[in-house]
Amino acid sequence: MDRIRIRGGNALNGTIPISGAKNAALPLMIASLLTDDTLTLENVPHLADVEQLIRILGNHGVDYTVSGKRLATQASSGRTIHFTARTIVDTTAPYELVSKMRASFWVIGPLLARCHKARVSLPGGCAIGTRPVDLFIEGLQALGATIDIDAGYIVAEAKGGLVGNRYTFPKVSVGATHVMMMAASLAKGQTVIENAAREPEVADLAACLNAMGAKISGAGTATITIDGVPALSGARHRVLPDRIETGTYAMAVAMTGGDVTLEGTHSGLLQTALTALGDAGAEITDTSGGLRIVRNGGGIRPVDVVTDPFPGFPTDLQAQFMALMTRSDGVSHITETIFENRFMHVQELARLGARISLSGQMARVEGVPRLVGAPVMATDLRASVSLVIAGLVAEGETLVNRVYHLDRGFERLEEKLGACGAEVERISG
Ligand SMILES: CC(=O)N[C@H]1[C@@H](OP(=O)(O)OP(=O)(O)OC[C@H]2O[C@@H](n3ccc(=O)[nH]c3=O)[C@H](O)[C@@H]2O)O[C@H](CO)[C@@H](O)[C@@H]1O
Ligand SMILES: C=C(OP(=O)(O)O)C(=O)O
Repeated sequence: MDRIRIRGGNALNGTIPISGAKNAALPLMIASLLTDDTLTLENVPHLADVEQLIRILGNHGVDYTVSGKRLATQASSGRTIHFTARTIVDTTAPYELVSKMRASFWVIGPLLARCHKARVSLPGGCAIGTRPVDLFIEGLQALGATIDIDAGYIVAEAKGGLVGNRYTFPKVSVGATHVMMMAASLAKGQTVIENAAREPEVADLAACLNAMGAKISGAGTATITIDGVPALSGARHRVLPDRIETGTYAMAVAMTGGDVTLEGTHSGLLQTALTALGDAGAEITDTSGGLRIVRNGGGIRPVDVVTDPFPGFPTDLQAQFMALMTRSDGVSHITETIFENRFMHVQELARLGARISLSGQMARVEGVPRLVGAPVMATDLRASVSLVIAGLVAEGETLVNRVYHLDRGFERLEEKLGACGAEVERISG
């Protein structure tokens, strides 16, 4: 099992190319199930989750070819992948595949819309909460699907096809919003989704679906209207930049000090998190080359944050921000409102000398003058990278175990940080 070794103490200076967003690439790839034509996606990141989804889609009959070559320093040259689902050969998504990745459950939307039936295993993924699928079930039922649960599978059917309807989510869900948009695109008549997720990845999926011939308006707001069409065609779409990768490296620079330009991204994707980072002492500016993060001298100020659906502070940056706050000049409070078990990094940060106490969904972080390197364990994707951020300033050596979590969502992390002066290396095996 690979590990990451970090020797802390170096400031970060230089340029980091930001990859295409994992959380946009996954639903976009799934949208290829909606058409028998070719969907070409540009700027697809090279990540374990993307490779896993390629296998899952292959099981349903999606062929793919890869073109385009990445240059080490160019974010703009991510992979271009052509996905073609000429025929759907299997409407079952088996446990062995779906249990490895939560987002793979989302195939239920396109399969139901195109084939009028789907049998999809209940999902797995990061153990950050119970993560039920009740909203998917309710939403698809509102479009006329009948849904049963059988031996760990959701069995969905829509004889005669899905029919548009008005549906209000009782709670904001990114995945359920993606699924409803894809399903309703091929439903008969109009669907209106209220209390929809407003994440940029939702708007990116809608833009791609519209390029495929869908009629979606309002994506990126809480009300999305979808006028169903009989069929979708192929399209070419570029995956938007990864705002979580952006925020992660921005926090790393705020932690170590230095001057780094995050190439190919911009502040509009994560305003709330950048405001918090600015309050903590980083200078953030949009430049023609990307987003520039500077912290030269001065301490890290304590800042309280509460995670919330977009445009709030993203839960996917909570662990990284906590790592930053471990070195602040005071006490900060970090409240997690999205996932009930997303504090697994607390115990690991403590190994490095962090002082954090938990009370329900709130962490109290008392900044300490120094962290000291130690062996730590990655428990989930974003928790893993919070340990890397802490390791960048810890004295001596930090060894992060179980980096397969990290490989789900961070492309060439050691290379990107290394190019800016960090001492980070992967130990294989
Ligand atoms: C691949 C991807 O894009 N993953 C992101 C997506 O996950 P994902 O789409 O799984 O997250 P959701 O937005 O659905 O989850 C938000 C909350 O709703 C709850 N819920 C969700 C569905 C449901 O049927 N019932 C229910 O109760 C969840 O348990 C959670 O408490 O959005 C999360 C919230 O921004 C991010 O942390 C993940 O990185
Ligand atoms: C939680 C995440 O992903 P997933 O929803 O795929 O588990 C994440 O990207 O931080």
